[in-house]
Amino acid sequence: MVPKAELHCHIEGAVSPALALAQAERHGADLSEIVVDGAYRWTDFTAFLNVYDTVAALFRTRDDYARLAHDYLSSLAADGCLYSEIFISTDHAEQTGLSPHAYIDGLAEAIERAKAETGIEGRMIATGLRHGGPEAVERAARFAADNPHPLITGFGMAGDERMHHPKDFAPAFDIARDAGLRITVHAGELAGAESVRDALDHLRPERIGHGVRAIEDPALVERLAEERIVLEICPASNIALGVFADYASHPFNRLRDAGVKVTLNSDDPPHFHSSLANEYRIASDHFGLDDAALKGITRTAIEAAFCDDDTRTKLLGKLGQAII
Ligand SMILES: Nc1ncnc2[nH]cnc12
Ligand SMILES: [Zn+2]
Repeated sequence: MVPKAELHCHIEGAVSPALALAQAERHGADLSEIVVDGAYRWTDFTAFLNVYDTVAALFRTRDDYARLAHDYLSSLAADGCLYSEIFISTDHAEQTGLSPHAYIDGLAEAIERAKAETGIEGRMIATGLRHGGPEAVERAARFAADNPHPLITGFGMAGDERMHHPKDFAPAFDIARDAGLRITVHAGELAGAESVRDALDHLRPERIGHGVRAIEDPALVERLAEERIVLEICPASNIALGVFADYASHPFNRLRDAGVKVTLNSDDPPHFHSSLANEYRIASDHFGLDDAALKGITRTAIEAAFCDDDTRTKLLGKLGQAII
């Protein structure tokens, strides 16, 4: 089994339809419009975000999140994943009345328990929601800055990229960066190359969530390679959300061949009928990567991980020892 690593999965997006239904039953909620024949149903990105928020609203306690994250990390470890970063959203916790401290505590307990049981290392990336606007993202950044946690090592922004301009969020990212958090931001998914360029100029990330539409501008692709920006690519998500029509037109190989650092990630796996193992399979079946190349993708992810250098050295050692 090729060892794997993941830098981009939203914990609220990792809820399986079966778990969503179980939570709905506990809380007397009706999901018949959004879970159909055991699968999530949505039509476009806006509808996807609505389903995502509806499901997140069913997670209301520290233990709900501890169970969710433990299940997710255990399943990753069973698929040969050595390292996982999960995007977390204190906004989603607070919308259900859960204190952000209890939310983080539950997630941290899950990360520690999964590590003790399987060896998988986990970290959290505090995330603001772009469609919530600059003030909400700044609040999320300030919370992360004022409440340092050893397992929260990064700050990022997800949500609807078609709203607001990256420069509106520069103060939030400055707060996070000044607090020592490492920076990633979603860009180049729902919007094109200009959105990636503006995110680089105004938010100064080390990594970009998706970034795939950078392919629309060859000069930008060159810049990504030169500046060694790492792309958190989520192939199944991109196809499910219609960013590209099919894997044949997905730019994974064009970006990689241009020298851009690329990684493989599942984003919101059950929404896209995927998993990290499935993303590696897609890279093998559709992008032609052999096991050595897939191992190289894992190495890129570990090198770009928002973890301390001792952990990185340990992970690279494990990767190096793996026989594939
Ligand atoms: N693919 C995605 N793009 C932007 N925000 C998200 N939040 C969860 N999944 C997302
Ligand atoms: Zn994402």
